[in-house]
Amino acid sequence: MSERTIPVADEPVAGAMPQTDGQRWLVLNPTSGSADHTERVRTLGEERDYHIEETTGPGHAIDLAERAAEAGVNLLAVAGGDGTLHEVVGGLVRADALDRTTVAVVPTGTENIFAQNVGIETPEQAFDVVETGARRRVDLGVAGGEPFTMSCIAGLVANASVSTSDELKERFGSLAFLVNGLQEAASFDGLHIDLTATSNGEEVTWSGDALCALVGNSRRFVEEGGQANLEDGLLEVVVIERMPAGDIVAEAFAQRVFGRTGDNVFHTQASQLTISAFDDHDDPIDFSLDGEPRSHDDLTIHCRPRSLRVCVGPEYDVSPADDGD
Ligand SMILES: Nc1ncnc2c1ncn2[C@@H]1O[C@H](COP(=O)(O)OP(=O)(O)OP(=O)(O)O)[C@@H](O)[C@H]1O
Repeated sequence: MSERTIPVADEPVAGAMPQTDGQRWLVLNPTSGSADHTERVRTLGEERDYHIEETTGPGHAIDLAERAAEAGVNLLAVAGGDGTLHEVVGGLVRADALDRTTVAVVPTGTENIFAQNVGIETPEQAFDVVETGARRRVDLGVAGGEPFTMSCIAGLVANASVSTSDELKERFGSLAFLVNGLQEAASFDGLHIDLTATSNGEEVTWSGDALCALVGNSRRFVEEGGQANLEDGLLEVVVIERMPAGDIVAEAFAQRVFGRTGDNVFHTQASQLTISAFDDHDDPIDFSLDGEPRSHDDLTIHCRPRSLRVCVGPEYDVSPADDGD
């Protein structure tokens, strides 16, 4: 395998780094998305001299990422969706190899939210960007010791699908998934939670009955939603108070039309937070970590600032919400 020094387009912007890749590995989930990408992605990898490992089942990408780290790999491509990326990052953390590994996200999943957030649209572009694109260090969330790239969600949407029809997204913006979950809301008992967050050095708290608590690393949930600032060391934290179904639509509509956070929506940015079940008799809280189900009584979540090295596409914008558009 050849040693290549990679041009870094945005040196010396904070977060970029020159690096020698050494051997490149590709972890490929053949079942992600519509599962018709394997040949195409294999060819892209083989043409560029990648060592290719296919996953054989859930959790396998964790082991493969650990093996890659043990083999001294500095450039690890991952073909799959957000779930496969989640596993690969977990493996790198387990191997204590985050600092010496750059991850190239090859979008072949259903939603590929993290890939979109770092400006990668297609598998071909993902491989091209490894050769010629920029590399950044972006924030990583950690929930109960487990890293996440995209989001950690408790409550209603942890049970319902986070994906939503285009029409609902068009009408209600980032709260569309709640409108989508209304049928479930009727039977949903609510989340009885205490949330304590450290925001700007101050402690802020929220206690009560919530529909959901949303913690985004790469995702925002209020106003137009979309991508969060991935290099500010902060997590987006939103709690949506339990409210009657009609009010959820009204709230979502207010956000869409007025671009504001309403009375039923708590929003802050935090470097760390704790979410606990209200009293000891409550059932554990169901969470969705990058789409993977987890259950915890208490969960401490923090941001590991700029600790994940990733190849980014030309459209990557550190903080699109601050651009004024
Ligand atoms: N060979 C395999 N067979 C079955 N499941 C697998 C295999 N390899 C990985 N998996 C599992 O597939 C799950 C889904 O993968 P992933 O999230 O990457 O794709 P997706 O759901 O299509 O995309 P997205 O999460 O972006 O919507 C992961 O939880 C992973 O554990």
